[in-house]
Amino acid sequence: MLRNRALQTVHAAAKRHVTSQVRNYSRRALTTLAAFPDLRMETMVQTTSKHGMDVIHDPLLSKGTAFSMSERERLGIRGLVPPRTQEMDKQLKRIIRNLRECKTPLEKFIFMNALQDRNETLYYRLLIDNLEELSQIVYTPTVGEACQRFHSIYRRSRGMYFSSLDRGQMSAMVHNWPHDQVDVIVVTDGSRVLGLGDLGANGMQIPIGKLSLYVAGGGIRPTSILPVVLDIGTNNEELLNDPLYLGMGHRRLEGEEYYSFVDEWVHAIQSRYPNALIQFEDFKYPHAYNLLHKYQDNICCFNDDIQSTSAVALAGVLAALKARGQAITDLNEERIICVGAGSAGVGVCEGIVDCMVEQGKVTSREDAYRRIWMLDQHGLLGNPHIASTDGSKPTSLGLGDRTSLDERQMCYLKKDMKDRMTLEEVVKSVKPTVILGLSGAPGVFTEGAIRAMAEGVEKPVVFPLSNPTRQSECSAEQAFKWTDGRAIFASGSPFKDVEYNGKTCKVNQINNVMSFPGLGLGITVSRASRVTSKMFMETAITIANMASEDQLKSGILFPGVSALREISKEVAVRVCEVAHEQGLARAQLRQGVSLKNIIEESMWSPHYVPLIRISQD
Ligand SMILES: O=C([O-])CC(=O)C(=O)O
Ligand SMILES: [Mg+2]
Repeated sequence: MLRNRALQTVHAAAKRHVTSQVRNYSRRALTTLAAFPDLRMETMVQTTSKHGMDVIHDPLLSKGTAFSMSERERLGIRGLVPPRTQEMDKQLKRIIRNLRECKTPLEKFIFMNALQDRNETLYYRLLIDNLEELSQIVYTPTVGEACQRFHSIYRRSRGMYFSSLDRGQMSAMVHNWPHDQVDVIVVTDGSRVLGLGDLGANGMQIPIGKLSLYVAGGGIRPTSILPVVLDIGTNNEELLNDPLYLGMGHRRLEGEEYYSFVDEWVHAIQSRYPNALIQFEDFKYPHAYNLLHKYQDNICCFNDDIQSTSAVALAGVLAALKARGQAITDLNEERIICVGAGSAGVGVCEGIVDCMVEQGKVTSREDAYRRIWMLDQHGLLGNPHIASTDGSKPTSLGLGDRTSLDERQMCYLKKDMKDRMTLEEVVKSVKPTVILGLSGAPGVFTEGAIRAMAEGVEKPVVFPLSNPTRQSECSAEQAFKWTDGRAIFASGSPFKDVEYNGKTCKVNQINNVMSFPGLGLGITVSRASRVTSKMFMETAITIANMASEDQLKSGILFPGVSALREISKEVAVRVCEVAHEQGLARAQLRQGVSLKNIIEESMWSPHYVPLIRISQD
């Protein structure tokens, strides 16, 4: 009886707070709850209308073997789980032991996936406590293999799919998603998954992986994320011919059909979640750019491959200047080669140009473009009217034909150099100080090119940034060997540090994961209405300033993925500040509370909180 009364009071208190799953007790509820010995000291409680097996099988509610006795009673699950209550630390021991028994990264991926489907609290605790190791499983590089094999390893649905069958239905479909509060949506059309090309609907693992890191690294709530695939078809013959493929079995829609499909989705999702941040992910060039330009001034969205990759690559270059003992404001003195003229390549170079312009040491944007030499799969974007001196044919980097350049790529065209020069020729002629790889073409940084570069600069900055690991333009070992251990090295996917001539050469990871969780947190907390290029530039500078002098001296450009929550906090604070400075923030600042405190308080972290059952009405 007393219990029932207490439950009713909690129910009433809980109903007053409609937005969050985890609710603070009201004073009245707290007083009444003194009747529950196990809840007396608690400040948080999670409510649910579910009971019995429905609680055990809901990964957002389930605690597996950790339900307390009184919870078992309250929720009608007594007898439905083994009798001994096992705290989270014991569960973690069991889980880690089982994880270690998985033989391959893909097996680990499937194991982690299954854990996420059973118990998200435990999944995120495990992920956060082992970020360095497990981000390589649920995210890059293993997530790439998981995408390639998605249709064979498929177990249980997560996220939402919008396909060509759904045209005209999307604004109704968005209401099928079970959560009213969504803060971050990651959407892909699977057309350029990492450096692996068109993987169609199999690309779903990418939004899922990115969002896992939003939660683990940025403290976004697991209930407030939404992974989405826009299944517009695929041009991947292997998938089209595979009877087990789960996506639409037609070729990609293009042109007007494509853009109106995406537009219907954007309007539908906005009609239900007008304040959510939308992250466009792994859209191929030029759709990636076209969509960004279409929507960035109208809704709260950004493109991760263009803008976050750019912010982190810029952070890496700026930190490399510091590591060389130069000022970060001397970016204009660098000679930069970028191999890759797709969304990531052009995005990274745009970020560098923006920064040079902002630093004020170039005379114009064109002046900044002159310091960057861009190559696509055929070689240098040069002048086709300059005849080849040796009469030789241009060497292809092996990625098919170059289609005509668009205006963004044209900015980098070098009128005084012959078109399609090979990387090695360009290196010899330009004497670069920085080389960036965003080509998705493994091995494109050849020994000849890197050795030639190392002749002209004491500390060459070598950043092969394509993902996953096997798409990398060169390996860490090659980079250090070919530069006599002098390179400042960063890759998109993780490599191990390299021992060279008795010295440990440090490997950094430049991956957009350093940026997007913090950016998303900052946007969510400030409730910014737009994502701006200033936010990305400030993100880059914040990350570039995170390593200590000692770390920089030893070749470490910024703290690694294990420090992601710390990095995200710093980035989020700066993004919030910029949102307020630019008049885009819709959340009020709280007097007397620092932004850092607000950010810290708002970060979700995985702990079991007491579960209370409320009736549905
Ligand atoms: O997912 C990653 O590791 C980085 C990224 O966005 C990409 O390579 O497309
Ligand atoms: Mg991507």
